[in-house]
Amino acid sequence: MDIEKLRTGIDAIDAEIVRLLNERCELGRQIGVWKHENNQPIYVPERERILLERLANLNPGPLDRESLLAIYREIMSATIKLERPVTVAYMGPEGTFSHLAVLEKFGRGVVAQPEAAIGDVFRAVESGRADYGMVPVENTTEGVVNPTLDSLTASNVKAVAEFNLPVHLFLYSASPVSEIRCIYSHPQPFGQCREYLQANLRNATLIEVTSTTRAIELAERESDAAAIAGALAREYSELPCIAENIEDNSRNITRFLVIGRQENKPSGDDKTSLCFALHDRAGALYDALRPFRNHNISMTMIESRPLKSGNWEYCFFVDILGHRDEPEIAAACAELKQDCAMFKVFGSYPRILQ
Ligand SMILES: O=C(O)C(=O)C[C@]1(C(=O)O)C=C[C@@H](O)C=C1
Repeated sequence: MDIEKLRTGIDAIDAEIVRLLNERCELGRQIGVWKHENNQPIYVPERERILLERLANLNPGPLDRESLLAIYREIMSATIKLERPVTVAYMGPEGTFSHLAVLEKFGRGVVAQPEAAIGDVFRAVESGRADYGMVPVENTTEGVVNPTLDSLTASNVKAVAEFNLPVHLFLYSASPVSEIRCIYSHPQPFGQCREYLQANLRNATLIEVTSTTRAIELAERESDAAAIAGALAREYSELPCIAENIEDNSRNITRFLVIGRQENKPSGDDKTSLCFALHDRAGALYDALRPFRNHNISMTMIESRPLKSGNWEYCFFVDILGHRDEPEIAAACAELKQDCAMFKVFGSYPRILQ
């Protein structure tokens, strides 16, 4: 085999790829001008979903599907950047899992804007200080993220996309595991590696702080301290990583919602997130869910939260398959709404490409 000849082949293809990427970018730039004139959003989740699905289906290999999708994530990110700088707020500081979710969902072409708390991410989007926000909704180990559910009910922003982030946890410390006396982290990661801590660091004191990035800062100051944080912490700290993937469940996933001010058009494979509160009576929830059954609609999530206003009154959060503009979904929602003390659709958005 002649390696020089193979590399000459790669050089020629790369030149062609760069030429085509620039041609694609020029079309994107023109789309940006059109969007500006017609007051349309830059980020179009339903178009991205249709485009990615088409590419995944026509991919003959040997390029694997995941790599193809990652490459296109960055291509579309660069296109968005050419159309107009887009800002995505997240609960900071830099290096948190929410930051990682922004980078993985939107690529490196957007401006990731750290905010102090989940409520601030909602306010940044509402006020226009950010175009979009990335907020965690639920984790496979720890369940729902209550501040997000509460903010969704109170705010008028829309759910415009969803994203699943596999959460891997790492132990960072200047000391070996046997010498660690105290560990800093956010409550969620602590909950996601209980078994590891019980087995390996039973005597260490666990100290909850506001973010995994803050945990790293504190652990840097004490020689017998450690922090539990995500992979991105490596980019922001000199502390060595002394144990990898310490999460109890290797399929530990956090589901995020992208919030924004736009309403998506159907992509053909969508989800709708909504919430409702019921007047208290026997069988109320059973009756409320009947329209979904009658219209043959699948429910992928149901959660309840106490309403702040009443005693033991609950607000239910539901995700269903389908777009709110589809006749069956619209009909089911209209029927459900009749029985509710409160009813709100957060938005319809494309399902994650499996
Ligand atoms: O089709 C558009 O609306 C574009 O802006 C182009 C493009 C792309 O690169 O393909 C970029 C951003 C959108 O989120 C969707 C698609």
